[in-house]
Amino acid sequence: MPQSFSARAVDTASLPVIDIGDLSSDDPARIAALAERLHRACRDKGFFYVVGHGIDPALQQAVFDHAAEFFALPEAAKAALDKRHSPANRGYEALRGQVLEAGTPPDVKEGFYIGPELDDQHPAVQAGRFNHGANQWPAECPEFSGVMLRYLDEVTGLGERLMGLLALSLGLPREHFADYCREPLTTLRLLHYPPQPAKPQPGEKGCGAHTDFGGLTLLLQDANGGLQVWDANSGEWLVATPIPGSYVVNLGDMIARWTNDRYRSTLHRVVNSSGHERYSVPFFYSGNPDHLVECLPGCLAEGAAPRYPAVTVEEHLREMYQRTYA
Ligand SMILES: O=C(O)CCC(=O)C(=O)O
Ligand SMILES: [Fe+2]
Repeated sequence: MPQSFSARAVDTASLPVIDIGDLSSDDPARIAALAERLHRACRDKGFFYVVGHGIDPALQQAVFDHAAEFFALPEAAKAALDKRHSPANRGYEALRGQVLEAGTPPDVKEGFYIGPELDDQHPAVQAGRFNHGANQWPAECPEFSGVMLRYLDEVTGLGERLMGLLALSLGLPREHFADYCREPLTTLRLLHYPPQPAKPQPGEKGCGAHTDFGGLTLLLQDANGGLQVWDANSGEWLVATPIPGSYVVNLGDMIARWTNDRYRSTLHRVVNSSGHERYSVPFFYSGNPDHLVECLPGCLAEGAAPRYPAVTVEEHLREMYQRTYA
């Protein structure tokens, strides 16, 4: 993959904009048309915008505002919430704390991880299950936890609706992923990208090229842009131009495993060449930790063997976290 930072600006038609308003329609033909649109987007780049999702723009804005307020706290206040203090991987991730692209310098971003709030008595916490536990909240920002948990709830619902549509797009019943969607592992990640360094180290950028680990990713990005998507057909990086209020949705590695790469998990990266502070909020819908991810019915050609062994959601996530936070 070329290490230059250039990317081709494209009109948004190359990453389709899918209005999912029809998901609540009781007309089967409209739902089928939507499933067909999703199928085409997933077979193509596995990256698309979703609008008509019903999430309140004021809540999206509140998430950005509170994220900016948090990242503006003194370094010591943020360091006190370092995610290394949390057995559930919650809290602050320092600038240059992750290497998403092996062999390049650490990512020029800082982050904050949030998940469903579970107290110490919860059986999954007692059992030490991956990513289950309490959040670490900044005492300096009193409204922060309420806003983030409300938003987490909303995007979790959207993730589940999209999994239903994904099942339809694969010719499966809408409920096919019901077990996967039961008590799902979910992660909300607030990200702050300083402007791209004037003299970057070779390969240094906001976020190294990677595929996402989980099921679906629903990304809210601000107006600065910087997200780039790898287009294997043209061998170029495409710019995912911000569309206010929309989600950039992409398929994670689990969907590639389920579909035997019929639907791909696509490389993406961030180069914040806007000259401004950039904020983004990816939400990762990773699913039930015990769910076994294996090749789906209908995704294997006659006589072919699955490319990936079956793996549980928890096993897969543990391995991917280890790889990028080593
Ligand atoms: O900030 C972005 O636009 C993308 C972030 C991302 O790809 C990730 O956190 O996995
Ligand atoms: Fe990503």
